[in-house]
Amino acid sequence: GDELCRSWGTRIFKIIVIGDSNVGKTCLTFRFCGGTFPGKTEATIGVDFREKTVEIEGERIKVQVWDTAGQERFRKSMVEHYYRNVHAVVFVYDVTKMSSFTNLKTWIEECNGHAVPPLVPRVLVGNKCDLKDLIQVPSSLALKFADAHNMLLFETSAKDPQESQNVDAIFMCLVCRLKAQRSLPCRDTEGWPAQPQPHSRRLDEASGKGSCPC
Ligand SMILES: Nc1nc2c(ncn2[C@@H]2O[C@H](COP(=O)(O)OP(=O)(O)OP(=O)(O)O)[C@@H](O)[C@H]2O)c(=O)[nH]1
Ligand SMILES: [Mg+2]
Repeated sequence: GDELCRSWGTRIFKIIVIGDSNVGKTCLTFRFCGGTFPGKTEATIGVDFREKTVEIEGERIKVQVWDTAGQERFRKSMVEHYYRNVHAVVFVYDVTKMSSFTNLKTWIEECNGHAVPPLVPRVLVGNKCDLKDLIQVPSSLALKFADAHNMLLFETSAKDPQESQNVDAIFMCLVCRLKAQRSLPCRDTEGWPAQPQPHSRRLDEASGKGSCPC
């Protein structure tokens, strides 16, 4: 809350995870925040919050991950909350399901419809790469789409433990970009001035890929 924010000065980055139902959003956020693959998941209703505190260049940052519902009936009352004050957006599709890839267009439209500022970074994630024999979405197609929408592409698996570093990289890449991009004030502290950030870089430097370790 507000008090903790002030006393620790920990910045909070709000990252939302968006995409069709069943693509693995809950599993990916579990993998990043808890380090494991959940044995069993239910369809997400509304939103589940997970968080992880990371340290980058000596600064502690709280990454607040919003695991959203893919099913329309479980998300409609929540959509406004998803996009409010969002710092970064992760779009997920399932590499074994072409419709989850073609539907990305709709998810991007929804995001654009909520006036998410252009400076808010977006990444594309193809999940379930462990199911090698079932792949329907070729990397070349996904890459083309990502390029056209100015997003980085990650192809990974929430299930395969050997891919866990790649899952971490999705979020860490965003955190690095956000950290470099601007001095974000505490999300829920209105009027609290941004603290001077000794490591923060200028905007023009941050926009280059060079500021991102991945
Ligand atoms: N093989 C494989 N299965 C996965 C992977 N990630 C998720 N799954 C499975 O896919 C199913 C759906 O995963 P969820 O994470 O619940 O999907 P979701 O996107 O959160 O779905 P909604 O909450 O309905 O929007 C579950 O049966 C998972 O076990 C993966 O990387 N590989
Ligand atoms: Mg879910």
